[in-house]
Amino acid sequence: MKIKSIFDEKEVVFSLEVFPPRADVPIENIYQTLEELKDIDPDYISVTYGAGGGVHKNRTCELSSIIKEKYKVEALAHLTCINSDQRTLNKILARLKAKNIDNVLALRGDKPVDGDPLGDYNYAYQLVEHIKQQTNFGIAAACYPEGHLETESLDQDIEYLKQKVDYGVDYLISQMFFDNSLFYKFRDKVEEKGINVPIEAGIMPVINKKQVGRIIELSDAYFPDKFQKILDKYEDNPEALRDAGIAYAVEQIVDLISSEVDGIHLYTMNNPYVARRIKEAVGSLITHINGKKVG
Ligand SMILES: NC(=O)C1=CN([C@@H]2O[C@H](COP(=O)(O)OP(=O)(O)OC[C@H]3O[C@@H](n4cnc5c(N)ncnc54)[C@H](O)[C@@H]3O)[C@@H](O)[C@H]2O)C=CC1
Ligand SMILES: Nc1nc(=O)c2c([nH]1)NC[C@@H]1CN(c3ccc(C(=O)N[C@@H](CCC(=O)O)C(=O)O)cc3)CN21
Repeated sequence: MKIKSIFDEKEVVFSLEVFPPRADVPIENIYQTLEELKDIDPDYISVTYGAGGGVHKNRTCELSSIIKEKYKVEALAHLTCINSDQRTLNKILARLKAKNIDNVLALRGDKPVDGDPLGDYNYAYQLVEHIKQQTNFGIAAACYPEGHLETESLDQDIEYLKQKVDYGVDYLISQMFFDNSLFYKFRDKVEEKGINVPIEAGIMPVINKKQVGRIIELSDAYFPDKFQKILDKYEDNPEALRDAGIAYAVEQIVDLISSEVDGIHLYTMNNPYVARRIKEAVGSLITHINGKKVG
């Protein structure tokens, strides 16, 4: 099923993101996590591909297929292009198709940590164009409420976003952010530019200290004072930091759902406990909003 059709049906979509286990551990290691994530009843689960510029790419297809076939949850396979040539990408797309995957998140990808980009594809829009021309996958893409790290300005970034969407993107997933007002400003600007596809808000529950540096590295997201205070106050108490991180994410999501967000995409970091607590806290709001849609 194309994920686009879920957006057509529902006022607010709720999705989860996982990363594949490292290549040197059995794939079955993630089954317990998936079991628990399925119980949360997400609309779909996405699977990262070499997240953060890493090299563990080969299991995205396998894991997406398991999510769909074994757990009966719709799957979205991430695919990055900066580190691949066209032949490799075509092989991956063929494998995804053979595994009955219907949806791809078309990304440029982080610059590789070691080695140079291959150079066939430098931007996500080129991958979107290729997938659109050669296949029948539903296509999602990424967007950046605070502007992408490498962009000179948010306006310029949104120009590029418009170009990318026009090549055939069905819907967008946002980079993580910790200040909803930045997301709302971005949403207004994007609409002004004539970008009409749904935008899911990417929410990262920050539940351990190690994550913080990584998030800054990957996104350079703005940390509001009240968020910074939580990090400073509880950094040495894992349980307190976890609970505060969950509460912060819940507060963001409550506000987003009350502000007509098209969807919530939760970066679970493969932690089903945290995902479940968040879903328990906001599930009735989602049900309420979705119950309202007529026809
Ligand atoms: N591996 C994964 O699973 C995930 C990775 N990401 C990360 O998101 C980041 C970028 O990916 P995308 O958003 O797909 O890239 P993109 O190609 O849309 O944008 C990347 C950069 O290039 C600029 N740009 C875009 N089109 C341009 C053009 N025509 N001319 C000049 N500059 C242009 C953008 O403003 C931006 O700074 C990467 O860091 C990626 O890895 C995000 C989510 C998941
Ligand atoms: N620039 C960028 N690259 C991405 O891959 C990416 C984004 N942004 N934003 C949205 C999600 C969030 N992603 C993330 C975020 C954090 C980690 C991270 O902290 N990874 C740890 C290892 C986690 C573990 O194995 O437990 C790390 O140290 O890299 C990974 C992917 C993937 N996506």
